[in-house]
Formats: sequence, structure tokens, C-alpha cells
Amino acid sequence: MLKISNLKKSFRLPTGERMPILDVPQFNVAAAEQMVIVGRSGCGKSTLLHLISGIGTPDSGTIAVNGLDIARLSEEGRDRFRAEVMGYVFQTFNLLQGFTALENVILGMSFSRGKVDRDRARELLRRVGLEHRLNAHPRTMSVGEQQRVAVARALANRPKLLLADEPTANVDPANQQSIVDLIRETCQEEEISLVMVTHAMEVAEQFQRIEPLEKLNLIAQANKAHA
Ligand SMILES: Nc1ncnc2c1ncn2[C@@H]1O[C@H](COP(=O)(O)OP(=O)(O)OP(=O)(O)O)[C@@H](O)[C@H]1O
Repeated sequence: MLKISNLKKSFRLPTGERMPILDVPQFNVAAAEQMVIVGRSGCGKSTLLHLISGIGTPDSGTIAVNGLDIARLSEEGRDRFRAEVMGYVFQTFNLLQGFTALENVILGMSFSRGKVDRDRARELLRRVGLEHRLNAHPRTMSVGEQQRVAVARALANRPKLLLADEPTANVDPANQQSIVDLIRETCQEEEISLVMVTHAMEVAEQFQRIEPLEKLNLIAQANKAHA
């Protein structure tokens, strides 16, 4: 499902110098596999998810998603491919403030070829415990409630690959587990591959495959050696 090879990414510093962030020789995720990436703050986890989703572009290397190298597509091609094939739970939610919870989830569907399925949107919101908040606007919702809307939106489109960046960072333990259960059950039922970033060890430990980014990323290894 996901095949990464020789992926490199750096950012330009204000001084003009380039700071290398990622050097990942290989990272693969099988169809319907569920795995987590862990690692210290700043080691490049969100950057890696941005590259996989095509929000960012690598300096070099290949990122094959469902057989297509996303790094070779135009920006428009990447946006379309992401809308059709991927779901993304952003660390900062990225909900549209002018729309209700239900509308935000429905909007997750309408950028793809799939037809809008209001019942699925309602069902996903029910499963994250927000059936009473369907018509609420994000600004009137708690941070944890907004996070749950973001999870429902990412699953709305029946993606093939779900990228989830700290999807339980802002919720209490009971809601944390219900979000993890919703994500994992939906991914299992619909054969969605899952790449989840988390700092919560009690979440990570529920997965068979836990990859510390420091192990995948030669830059993080070098930084650790110099620390
Ligand atoms: N657009 C950017 N320009 C310059 N530097 C950036 C940019 N985006 C990220 N970085 C830097 O790249 C490094 C990796 O950032 P990233 O957000 O991927 O880390 P992370 O592992 O997800 O951290 P956290 O666990 O704190 O969310 C950090 O040092 C960050 O400051």
C-alpha cells in the first residue's frame, strides 16, 4: 500500500542554510496494516505524514501510495489523489469554522468521486459520541470534540490509507480509547491501512507494529548520536 524509498527532506533556515529533517531509506506499510510511529518531539513525524499525503514534497526519493509515486504528481494531482485515496487527521484538526460538525464531515466526502453519504457522516459522528452536536460549529465545541469531528471527517470518504497525527492528544482517557477503537475498527472493516503518530504509550502498545522514527530516520539517528 505504502512504499517509501530513499526519502529525503530538509527545510531552509532563515540563514539560507538547509536543515535536514528526514533521511528514510525504506518504510513500507502493507494493505490493511495498522501501525504506529513514535518518537520525540521535533524528530520529523508530522513532516513524514505531510510528505506521504502530498501536502509537502520531498527533496528526493519515492513515496508510492497504492502503486503511484505521489512525489511525481503536480500539486493539483496530489490534492485530488489525497482526496480520493487518503484520510488525514491533522494535529491541528483543520476544521472549517463556518460549517457545522455534520457539514465538516460531509465536506470530507464531497471532494472525491464518492457520493455524499449523510447517513455515514451521522453514524461516524455518533460513534465518536457527538450525535448531540451534529449542528454545532467548531468554535462552540471543546478541543476534544473538535478532534473527534476531525477523526470522523478523515474516515468519511472510505480512504485506502488513513494518516492520523496525534488523534487523541486532546481528549480524556475514555474518549481516547473510543477514538482509537473507532479508527481501528473502521480500518479493519474497510481494509484501510493506518499510519498513526502518537505520544501516548498506552495507545501505541495496542498495536502489533510500533516504529520509533529514530529507527527509520538516519537524520534522527545522527542527531541522537550528537546529543
Ligand atoms: N515549514 C518548516 N520550515 C522549517 N522547519 C520546519 C518546518 N516544518 C517543520 N520544521 C522543523 O522540522 C522538525 C520536525 O518537525 P515535525 O513537526 O515533523 O516534528 P514532530 O516529530 O511531528 O514533532 P511533534 O511531536 O512535536 O509534533 C522540527 O525541528 C521543526 O521545527
